Amino acid sequence: MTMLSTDSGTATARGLSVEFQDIHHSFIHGDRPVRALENFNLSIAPSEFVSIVGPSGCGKTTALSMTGGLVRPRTGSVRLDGQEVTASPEDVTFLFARDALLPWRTVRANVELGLEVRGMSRAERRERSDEWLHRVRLEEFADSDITHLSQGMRQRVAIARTLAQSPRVVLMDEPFAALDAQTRAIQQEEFLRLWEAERPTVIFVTHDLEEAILLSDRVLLMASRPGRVVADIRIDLERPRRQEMRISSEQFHGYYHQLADLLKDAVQAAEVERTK
Ligand SMILES: Nc1ncnc2c1ncn2[C@@H]1O[C@H](COP(=O)(O)OP(=O)(O)OP(=O)(O)O)[C@@H](O)[C@H]1O
Repeated sequence: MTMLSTDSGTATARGLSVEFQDIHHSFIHGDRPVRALENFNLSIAPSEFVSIVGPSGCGKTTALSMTGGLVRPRTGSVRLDGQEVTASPEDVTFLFARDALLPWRTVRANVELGLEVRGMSRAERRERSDEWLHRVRLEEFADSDITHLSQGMRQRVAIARTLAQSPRVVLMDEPFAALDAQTRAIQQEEFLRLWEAERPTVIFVTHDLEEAILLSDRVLLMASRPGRVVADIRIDLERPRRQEMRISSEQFHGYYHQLADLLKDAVQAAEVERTK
């Protein structure tokens, strides 16, 4: 496939476009259907960083899982660069809150896992893992046991494992939720720096509005039952983004208040719906 150039022209952007078209999806819960997504339409441009926020149960993870081919929509389609997703696409990787590292493997062997699954040669794997361990500042720990690392270091291993596969779409489900506030802030900035170097398309699910604003080009707000997009807000803060923007940027505060009001409405509506 052709490589795409970035807006800034500073890096090779490798992201694919993601298109959700007329998706309706329900799960059977007990003996009745739960409408997880209804009339769900969304276009994400190549190399865009898009966050999805919304009340619990509104369908964020379902949308993410469909992009990774883990859930097949009952009607409608998800397309990556125009190609319908029917199985787990090679170009797509996941990153979750729980890092899902294998405790019996060393740090390096965890970073190489996805490359091994793809059949990359030992020498190439080694080269790639050296590079990524360096990029996440863990080269000294290459031969360490996973169990000896802090939670923040473990998540850096997971990030290296994810990005070492040169994904063109990265699907992230609350990836920093298990970290303490300080480590989380550091990792947000570090992840942005790594993302800016290669610019895969990112779909990022979070409950944290500030995190969504700080990282994203767009923040989508979903409402529940049925799960649908109710707001799509473009975040025009300059890049590179810095943590100080949370405090110093009036524009940041504006986005925050706008989204917080909308989210409050969506959460209240979800609660009313749940008590029906
Ligand atoms: N495998 C499943 N079987 C039955 N119902 C499911 C299944 N997966 C999701 N659901 C239901 O579909 C709806 C959407 O779930 P989903 O996990 O996508 O929401 P979410 O927005 O990611 O929630 P949270 O923020 O709590 O993680 C919820 O009502 C959930 O209970």
